[in-house]
Amino acid sequence: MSAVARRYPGEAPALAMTHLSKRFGSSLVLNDVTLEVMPGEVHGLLGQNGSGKSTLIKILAGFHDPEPGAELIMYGESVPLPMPAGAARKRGIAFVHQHLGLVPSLSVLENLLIGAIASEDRWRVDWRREAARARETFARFGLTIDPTARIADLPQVERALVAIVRAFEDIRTASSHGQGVLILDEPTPFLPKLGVDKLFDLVRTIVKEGTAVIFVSHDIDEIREITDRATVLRDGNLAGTLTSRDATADEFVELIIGRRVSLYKTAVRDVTALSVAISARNVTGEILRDVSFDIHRGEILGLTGLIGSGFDEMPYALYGARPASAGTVEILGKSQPLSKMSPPAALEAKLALLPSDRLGAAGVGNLTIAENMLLPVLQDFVRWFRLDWSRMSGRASELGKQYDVRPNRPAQTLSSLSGGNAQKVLMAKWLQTAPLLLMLDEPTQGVDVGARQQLFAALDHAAGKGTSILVASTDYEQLAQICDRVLIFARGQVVDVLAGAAISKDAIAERCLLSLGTSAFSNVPEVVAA
Ligand SMILES: Nc1ncnc2c1ncn2[C@@H]1O[C@H](COP(=O)(O)OP(=O)(O)OP(=O)(O)O)[C@@H](O)[C@H]1O
Repeated sequence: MSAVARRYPGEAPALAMTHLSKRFGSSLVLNDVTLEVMPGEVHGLLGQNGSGKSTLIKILAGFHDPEPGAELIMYGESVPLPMPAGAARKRGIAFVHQHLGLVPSLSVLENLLIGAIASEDRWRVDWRREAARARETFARFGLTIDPTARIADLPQVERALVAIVRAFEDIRTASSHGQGVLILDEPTPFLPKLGVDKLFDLVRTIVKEGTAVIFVSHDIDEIREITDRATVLRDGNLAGTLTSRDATADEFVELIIGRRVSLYKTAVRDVTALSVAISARNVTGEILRDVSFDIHRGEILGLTGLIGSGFDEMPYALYGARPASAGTVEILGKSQPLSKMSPPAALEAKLALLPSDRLGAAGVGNLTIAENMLLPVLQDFVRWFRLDWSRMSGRASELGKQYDVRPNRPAQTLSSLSGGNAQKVLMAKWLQTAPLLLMLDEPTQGVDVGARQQLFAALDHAAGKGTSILVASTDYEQLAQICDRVLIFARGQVVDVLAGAAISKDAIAERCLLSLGTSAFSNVPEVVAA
């Protein structure tokens, strides 16, 4: 018997789904899956990209109909499937997706009330009373968020907290006993460690009231920290359910992938002996202030810091995608003012950028996988003034196999792929061009543990062939796995550098936290080569 079941002897599950199957055309993406979550439990949901997690959640939301035979029981009561529109909310099932679903231009309070106003025909709102009530609600969770603040002005952590509190309040509206299920679908990407801690504190408070939480994530450390048990899906099948505190990270990885994998680790090397490929000098932008550093040929350089420290502005400034008010970039010895840099000029100089916004800035959702993948090399596929689709499809299929894109169907649109698989396509798109500098913003967010190792190996391979790689990320573990050096940013400046064997997840986390009290060093010797 699991720890949770023992904690609640004789209690009915908050949610029990059985015989859950789902077919899209000829592919069976969920096959007779069972999921059981107890009241007061935080239950993880894991699986490789495309394993069926989102499909399961969309069935709970009433967005997809399951195959006949599926059963759902909540707190001992049978719930008819498919779930009609709006039924999930009434049953006390609430969702927080990665994009949080908040309206940035509205206040916290307006965002809290938006659902109620839309669904309850509320014409008159006593804003002052509602603001006082919102303050009380936040205080109950130990939060001091101003209800009149605009969402756009809040730090990312507080936005996530607002979205979670709002979802939980929806559950309390549906059931005064807090009986319900809160589904958090990858809510932590881009949050610094401190933010994740705050979010986890909130989750622990919520489950104390008896609500169950389903927590979807690719981060095994987070799953082990916050969940009681975790269910793993593999290729649409139930791979197993683990008691989180008893399972090791390796056991999780093995259940997710179906075999043992070793985590990729770039060999420790002294990159300062390599020639300098690119130099950023005195870069100043919205947050960045007078930042200078060099990237060596074939170096993998990490940029990190707490949210708002400016590290993630750098790739866009160097690429000319966001204006820099001052600074230059020196490419193979040729200097260019950043004020004149533009994406076409960057491409011409063999600089490539993979933004974090996959279906917005990075890829075109309604174009095919093949078109997205081959965009930078389309001229190679022109024959008699026309694109040779069959060769394009063949090449895209080869790349798809190499990067393990699932499903590997070049004619399918990019938007039909799961988030992680879309990222594999976009990574393949740039790596095949062997750029001088490849800049990546949060490259593995949403990418599963197996595919991550493949992408890391691909980056390492590209670096070995001379491509310099800049990775802006708050995923310290990933930086520790692949980087030769890591620059730590605070208040728009580089305040610390880690290199070689000194780089570890804990060392980066510690330096980022320490950076809060450090003043910037303007001339760190490891940053700017002598
Ligand atoms: N509307 C759809 N039409 C056709 N196939 C779909 C549709 N939605 C999902 N799929 C397919 O179903 C499978 C499961 O996808 P799902 O999005 O549930 O995976 P996931 O585990 O959430 O992945 P990720 O971790 O990348 O978000 C994938 O092969 C996906 O391509």
